[in-house]
Amino acid sequence: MSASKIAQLPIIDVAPFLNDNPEDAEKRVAASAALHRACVEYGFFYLNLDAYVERSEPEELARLAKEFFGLPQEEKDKIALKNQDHARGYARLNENVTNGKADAHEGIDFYRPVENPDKSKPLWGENQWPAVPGFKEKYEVWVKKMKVLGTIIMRGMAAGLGLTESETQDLLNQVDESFWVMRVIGYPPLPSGHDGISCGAHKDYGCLTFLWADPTKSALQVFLRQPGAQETDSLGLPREQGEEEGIWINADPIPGCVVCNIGEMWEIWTDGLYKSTLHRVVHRGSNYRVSIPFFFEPNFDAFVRPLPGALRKKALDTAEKSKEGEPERKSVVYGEFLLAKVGNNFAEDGPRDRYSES
Ligand SMILES: O=C(O)CCC(=O)C(=O)O
Ligand SMILES: [Fe+2]
Repeated sequence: MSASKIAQLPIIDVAPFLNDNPEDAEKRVAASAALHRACVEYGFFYLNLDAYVERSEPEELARLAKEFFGLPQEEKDKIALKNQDHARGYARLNENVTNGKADAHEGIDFYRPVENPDKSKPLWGENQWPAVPGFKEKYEVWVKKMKVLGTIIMRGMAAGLGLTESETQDLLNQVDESFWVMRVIGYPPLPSGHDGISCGAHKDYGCLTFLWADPTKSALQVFLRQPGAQETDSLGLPREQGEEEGIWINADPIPGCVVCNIGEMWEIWTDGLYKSTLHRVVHRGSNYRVSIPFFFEPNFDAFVRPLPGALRKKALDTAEKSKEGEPERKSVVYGEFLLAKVGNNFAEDGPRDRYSES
């Protein structure tokens, strides 16, 4: 298979999902089928949000982010992770680690607020907002919109899998109090001699990631599995993808779109029919890049298990009829899975690896 098999990930318009007009029914079916194909083939796609949000909205968020990242270090450290539960707050440049290597970015993490916060418990503290005027208000509007978008896309994916209404409801019940995460990331230009890997190769561990990024090109890269593809890298970077064969492609920002990728929970729900895909950030530009990933995750107490409807679809798609009903993937309680992933960051010092294999 040639490396040029795909020039760009598919673009799926959310417009038909925003209403239930009968005249849009056909478009909804087509968009759901496109979601299914994109999840089977790439685990990554673009969502066109022009019918849902004004382009100026995330641009304003990026402006606010730059205002914060431009503050003196001691100002930024006022909302440091260690003031809270070591998960919510600001991480300095190189504080996060992926694959044992420091990530060349700084960022602020926010999580779903919890009842009865207790910062002595992992993940159970309070969010820390920058003192930049308008920051909290504008980002809270974005969180609300991304949560609604999460449900919309989950519904579309359920349709793409051919789930029954009660199976769809069962799935939606697992995300209706999403333990979401929002990250605001700043990537400074790197000194010469740096390999450019600003965020090492990883899979997202949750459900759906909606990534808005500023127009910087050639930064986000996605690993496409292609058996037989030898050329794994044109930049002379290490083979971060282990033994798999494939190619790294750029997922450059497209105006009006977010990049969406599926996390490991979707691997469980579909028993591996959908695969969460490796990605990384290689920022070699001379500008300060900002990205804002929103992670739409299952409820903290969701019991995530292979969905009967997805097993049906898998058997159909893979002609493995004989295997129907025998899931290969283990079920997890999402909150337990998450704690195992990030719980080791619940320490005063030491590396903060959010994508470690648990
Ligand atoms: O900044 C980006 O483009 C991607 C960030 C990312 O993959 C993550 O935070 O999980
Ligand atoms: Fe990621």
